[in-house]
Amino acid sequence: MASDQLDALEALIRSRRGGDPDASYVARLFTRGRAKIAQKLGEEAVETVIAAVGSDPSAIVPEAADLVFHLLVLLADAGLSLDDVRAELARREGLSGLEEKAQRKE
Ligand SMILES: N=c1c2ncn([C@@H]3O[C@H](COP(=O)(O)OP(=O)(O)OP(=O)(O)O)[C@@H](O)[C@H]3O)c2ncn1[C@@H]1O[C@H](COP(=O)(O)O)[C@@H](O)[C@H]1O
Repeated sequence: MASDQLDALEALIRSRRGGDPDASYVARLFTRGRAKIAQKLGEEAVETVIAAVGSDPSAIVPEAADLVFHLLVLLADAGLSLDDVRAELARREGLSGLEEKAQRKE
């Protein structure tokens, strides 16, 4: 998914805040609150894991889309953005996960 597509989806999700929960799934999620959004994210993560251990790799794709979508809703609900995540990933650039783990143990 192109970065601008994710940015557009993020903007659309934000625009649903305060919207009609009967007309918009995202507005309904915002109305239901952070814990419900987090629960949905967890469910989508589990569904992604189930698809991942199945025999058809292509089954991962729709679950991954649900997962990313619900993550964007969670970030928006928390007043955070994809740019916050990008900044954190940029901060980690060049630092191997193995190296970082070793530093934690020091
Ligand atoms: N990308 C998505 C997207 N991915 C998944 N979903 C919805 O996420 C829900 C997840 O499925 P579930 O069966 O788990 O949901 P549920 O039946 O409501 O589950 P419960 O909460 O009742 O347990 C489904 O209703 C999907 O349609 C999405 N809903 C919306 N979008 C995007 O968000 C935009 C705004 O959506 P609305 O706010 O609904 O206009 C859309 O134009 C899309 O671009």
